[in-house]
Amino acid sequence: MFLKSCRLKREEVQDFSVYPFSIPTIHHLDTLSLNQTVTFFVGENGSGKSTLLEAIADQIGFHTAGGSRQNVRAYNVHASESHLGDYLRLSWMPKVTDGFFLRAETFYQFASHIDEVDEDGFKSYGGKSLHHQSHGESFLSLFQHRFREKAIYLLDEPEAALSPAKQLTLLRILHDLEKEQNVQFIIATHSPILLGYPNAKIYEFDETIHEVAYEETSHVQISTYFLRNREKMLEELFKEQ
Ligand SMILES: Nc1ncnc2c1ncn2[C@@H]1O[C@H](COP(=O)(O)OP(=O)(O)OP(=O)(O)O)[C@@H](O)[C@H]1O
Repeated sequence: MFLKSCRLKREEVQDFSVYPFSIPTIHHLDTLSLNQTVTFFVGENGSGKSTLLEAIADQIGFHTAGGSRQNVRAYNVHASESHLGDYLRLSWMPKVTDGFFLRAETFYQFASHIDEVDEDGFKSYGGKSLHHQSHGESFLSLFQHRFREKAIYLLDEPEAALSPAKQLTLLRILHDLEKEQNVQFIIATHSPILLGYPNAKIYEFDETIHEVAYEETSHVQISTYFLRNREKMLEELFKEQ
């Protein structure tokens, strides 16, 4: 792995009551250790996972709407401003600049940009325009053909387009890339399947950001309970007040 930690330069923050410092997890953030090849960010909607991932992407130099360093300023989707990025310090050993920031919500615009600039028959994307592949196929093409070693990948909800079977395929891709010990992933996810990747560090975002075991995540607990007790859970959920 390459990125060892990220630290919020708290001493430079003027006002913790304004966004993004007002988000509880960011408010309490100090130094986050990233000492595993695969790190997951998990937590409720709105808990700050994308905000932090985007800020890290910004500091690495990736387009904050998604892409790599080559795509910075190269395509014209509105890149969200990462106010937080300016307040993060990343510690590297060694520093890498290759990689990719996958953002499900702006992937369509990224695909259009690749259509415009492609010169090698979409070699890095399975030989076909990303627009001529289904949403899930285009994600997998990117993972299978563009992801390489000596790089850092930030993935924001990669499961958004993937069937459970294809999420398993992604686990296999992570495993194959990890074998060389020369790659790093930070992944924000809601998927109990992806979270199951072995030896990953899982950070849960609630009031603070803290490490949890796989079985302790509410994502795994709720999914497991639902699958085992579907009728009982639905009955409880739909009960008249
Ligand atoms: N530009 C903005 N101005 C003010 N608040 C914002 C802005 N963008 C996001 N927020 C708020 O910041 C909080 C964190 O959002 P973020 O997208 O990081 O959450 P998340 O954990 O990634 O959620 P999800 O799991 O739904 O993707 C949310 O409460 C959101 O409403």
